Amino acid sequence: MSLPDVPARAPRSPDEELLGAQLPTVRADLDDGQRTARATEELETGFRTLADLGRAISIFGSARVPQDAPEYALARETARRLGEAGCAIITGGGPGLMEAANRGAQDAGATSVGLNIVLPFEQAPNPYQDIGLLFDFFFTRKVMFVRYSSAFVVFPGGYGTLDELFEALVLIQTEKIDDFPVVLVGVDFWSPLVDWIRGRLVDDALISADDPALFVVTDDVEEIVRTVVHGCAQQWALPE
Ligand SMILES: C/C(=C\CNc1ncnc2c1ncn2[C@@H]1O[C@H](COP(=O)(O)O)[C@@H](O)[C@H]1O)CO
Repeated sequence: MSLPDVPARAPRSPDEELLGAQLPTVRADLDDGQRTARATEELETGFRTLADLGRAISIFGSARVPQDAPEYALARETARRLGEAGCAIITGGGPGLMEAANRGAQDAGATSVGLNIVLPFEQAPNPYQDIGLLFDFFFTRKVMFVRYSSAFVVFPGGYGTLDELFEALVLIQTEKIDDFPVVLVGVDFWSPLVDWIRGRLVDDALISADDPALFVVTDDVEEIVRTVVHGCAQQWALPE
C-alpha cells in the first residue's frame, strides 16, 4: 500500500517529534540516534543535578486548583510539615497544587524542586523553586520523581496526577520498588476511585485482594507525615 502524499507539519513538541516519527503527517526532524541522545541528556542532567538531594518526597496534584482553594492550603501545609521533618519536596513545577507544595517547602526552608515540563502551550514555572529542571519528555521526568523521592503524596488532580499515581502503584505492585508509601490526600475526592478499585478491580480478580493496601487515603496531615516519614526511614535505614 502506498503512503498518502500529504505535507508533513512541524512537530509541536519533542514528544511529538519522537512519538509521531513513523507518521507521514509529522515531520521527522531527528534520527533515532539524535532522539536517544536527547533523552539521555535529560536523564544525565537530572541525575547530576539531584544526586545530593537527600531525602525527598514527591507531591502531585492538579495544575488547575486556584490559590484560594482549601486543597491549595492543605498542599502547602503538607509540604511545609514534610520540609520541617527534613525532606526536600519535589513537584512538577507548574501552577496549582504543584505551586502550593513548592511554596510550602520554602516556608519550611526545605529544598524545593520543580521538575518542569515543556508543553506546547505557554506555561511559566511557579516561582517557589530552589532547583528547577526543565524536561522535554514526560518519561525521563518520571524517572526523577521515583528515583529521588521516598514517597508520593497525591492530591486531587486530573489525568497528569492519575498518571503519576498509577505509575507508582504499578512499580510497587510489580516489586520494582518497595517500602514506598503512596498517600492519597482527600477522602471525599478519592473514595469513588477506591470503591471502583475494590469493587471492580479486586472483585473481577484484575488485581490482588491486598493491592488496595498499596496506598493510604487520608485528610489528616499528621497521618500523611507519619506514613511518609516511616517510609523514608525504611528506605534510608534510619532509626524512627
Ligand atoms: C494543563 C495546565 C497546565 C499544565 N502544566 C503543568 N506543568 C507541570 N506539570 C504538569 C502540568 N500539567 C500536568 N502536569 C503533571 O501532571 C500533574 C498535574 O496534572 P493534572 O492533569 O492537572 O492533574 C502534575 O503533578 C504534574 O507533574 C493548565 O491548566
